[in-house]
Amino acid sequence: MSLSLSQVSLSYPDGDAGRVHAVDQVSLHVPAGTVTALTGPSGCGKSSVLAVAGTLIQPDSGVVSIDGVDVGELREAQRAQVRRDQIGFVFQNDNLLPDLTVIEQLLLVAHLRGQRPARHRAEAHDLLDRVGLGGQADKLPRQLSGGMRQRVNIARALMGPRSVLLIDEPTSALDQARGRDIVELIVGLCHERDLAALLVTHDLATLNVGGAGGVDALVHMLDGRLEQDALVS
Ligand SMILES: Nc1ncnc2c1ncn2[C@@H]1O[C@H](COP(=O)(O)OP(=O)(O)OP(=O)(O)O)[C@@H](O)[C@H]1O
Repeated sequence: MSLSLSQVSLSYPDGDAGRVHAVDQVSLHVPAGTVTALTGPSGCGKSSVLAVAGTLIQPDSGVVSIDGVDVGELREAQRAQVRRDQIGFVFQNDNLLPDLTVIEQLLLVAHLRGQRPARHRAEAHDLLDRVGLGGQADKLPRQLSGGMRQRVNIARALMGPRSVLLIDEPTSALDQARGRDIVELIVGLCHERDLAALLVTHDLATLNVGGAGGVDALVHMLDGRLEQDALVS
């Protein structure tokens, strides 16, 4: 259970004839049960790496492997299944549905997978307990603070068996103490559940690299390239 990118490149059309090379020969290995943080200046390609790792965009070249499977070799329907069943996404904005309660936000994931939500109620409650929202299951998003909404977002991303977690700027709307708590929560969950996680952030102060509750590895990106290949042992 791991996430690997090998020599991945991605460009976008740019004007009449040009292309912008957003990701340039990036190789990155994130073993199960570890969190790698990816940082770098705005526009260096971090979100593009996440989009490729999440099979949302096909790279121009290179290989993306999830649990050892080269997802570029799969048909689109199979890739959609990998996205739905194996990858959890946490974005900067929580994207919670305003009229659903906290528990319903989580159960919706089971429903979208064609499963019976009632069967997943215990799992959803366990996850809410784990993210510190045990008493909030029947609240609506507008009744929660920003930090609590981000915790719902994280719990929702972990519904069902997951092997990869992709996280984009999870702390940008939070103060530093709450941001650190959120990173510590993500790291704890990934260690416990053997998830391979890639976390994009500008917020170095929240990462506590290699420390207790901190991320396991940190890689820096500049102009589409990693400053060194991120191979975490
Ligand atoms: N859909 C797109 N079409 C054209 N160019 C794009 C597209 N998405 C991103 N880019 C360009 O690709 C490069 C990398 O963008 P990307 O969003 O991946 O960087 P980033 O490091 O995540 O930036 P930020 O921290 O501001 O979110 C930038 O030059 C950006 O303008």
